[in-house]
Amino acid sequence: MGKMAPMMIFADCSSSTTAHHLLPFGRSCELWPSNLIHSYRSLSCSPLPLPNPSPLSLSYRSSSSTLCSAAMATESLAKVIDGKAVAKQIREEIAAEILRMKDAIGVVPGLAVILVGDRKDSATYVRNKKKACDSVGINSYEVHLPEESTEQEVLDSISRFNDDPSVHGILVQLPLPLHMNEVKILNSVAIEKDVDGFHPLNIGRLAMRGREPLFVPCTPKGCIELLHRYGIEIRGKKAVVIGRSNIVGMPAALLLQREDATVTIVHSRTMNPEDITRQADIIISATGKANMVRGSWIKHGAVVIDVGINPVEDAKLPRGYRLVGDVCYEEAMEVASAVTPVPGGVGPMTIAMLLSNTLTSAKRAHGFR
Ligand SMILES: NC(=O)C1=CN([C@@H]2O[C@H](COP(=O)(O)OP(=O)(O)OC[C@H]3O[C@@H](n4cnc5c(N)ncnc54)[C@H](OP(=O)(O)O)[C@@H]3O)[C@@H](O)[C@H]2O)C=CC1
Ligand SMILES: Nc1nc(=O)c2c([nH]1)NC[C@@H]1CN(c3ccc(C(=O)N[C@@H](CCC(=O)O)C(=O)O)cc3)C=[N+]21
Repeated sequence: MGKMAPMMIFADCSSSTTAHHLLPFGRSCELWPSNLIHSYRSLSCSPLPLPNPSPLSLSYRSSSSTLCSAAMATESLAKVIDGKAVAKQIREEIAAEILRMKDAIGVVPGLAVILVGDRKDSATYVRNKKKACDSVGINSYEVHLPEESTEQEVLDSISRFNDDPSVHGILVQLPLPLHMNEVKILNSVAIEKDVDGFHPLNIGRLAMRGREPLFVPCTPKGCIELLHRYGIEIRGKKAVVIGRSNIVGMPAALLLQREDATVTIVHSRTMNPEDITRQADIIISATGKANMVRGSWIKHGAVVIDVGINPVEDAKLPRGYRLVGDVCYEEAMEVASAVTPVPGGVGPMTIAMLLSNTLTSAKRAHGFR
């Protein structure tokens, strides 16, 4: 996160006449501070997801917005891919495995999280990770360092966790303060504890045929897991990944390729992104641009995985904003065959995959199968 091309896009997909500058995330600010919340008219095109009564069933969902004219014309056709429900099921599977390991060898997995600074969004993510660890029986350890800490202090914390046998996974919450060298810090995490999958050795192995990374980055892994659990075939399909960041877009493209999709990557310098995206059977979008992907970008029947988490202004809510994805949800529901909502799609899967990687790491460390 953090980079952004200077551009105008529409925070509201129901109208192209209300353009707003979308601002990048700040580095040391309140989340979501008012200057970072994209203006969003009350004519919202993205209703909150409805609860899905049957965890892994493919639910049909009709548009609840009466204001999005495109959505009013026809009943929504797409299935909602319920990441929240799938993540819950995965947590239950992980909890059972952790009990089995504890009973057999007396080992409980441990996850260490290092948080530097006072970004509210980071603090929320870290809190959610701790809650998720508690829910499955993973021991969690947290180090919270002040914004003005030195790089060496972060490296020292990592080093302590590298040497601690009760810690099987280490996560350095990103973004780090600007004065720190992210590359150096991420490289210092022991590869066998790199549950984020961000170490260059893990990424390198992910990119190479015939090599296996010890860990796959959680968000892309969660996207693929959703496709698998919904029985969506990847092999031979045309996939377009929008975004090429180290933590989402690039590893998502590598994973899709490993799954035998034919992959195209769209980024901020791509010409005609709309035409390229419209070729895709599977779209994974991770740009951080609210509602950028319109219905017209999506081929009829395509599957849409929306990774974006973008705060937009919503005066009706007490906190003054809500979260939307990169994809205009209601328009996507009209043309796609399946769509992930935001929130409740990829986000909960990211955390479930972190727990899964931590369990894998503990099993590997103790030779437990
Ligand atoms: N659900 C989850 O679990 C997670 C969600 N996220 C969310 O996913 C989004 C992306 O995060 P992250 O990958 O870290 O973001 P980055 O800012 O690191 O990367 C964004 C990518 O999108 C590309 N991009 C930006 N604008 C456009 C555009 N107009 N057209 C095409 N491509 C564009 C950029 O291209 P270029 O390379 O040319 O600059 C870049 O590759 C954010 O909303 C973030 O909050 C992130 C992590 C986990
Ligand atoms: N080292 C590191 N690893 C990460 O994996 C990492 C990171 N740093 N920095 C920030 C991004 C972002 N990220 C999210 C995780 C969960 C949700 C999530 O659970 N979202 C909920 C909504 C949460 C809410 O309502 O605020 C949802 O989409 O339903 C979102 C985003 C992990 N990241």
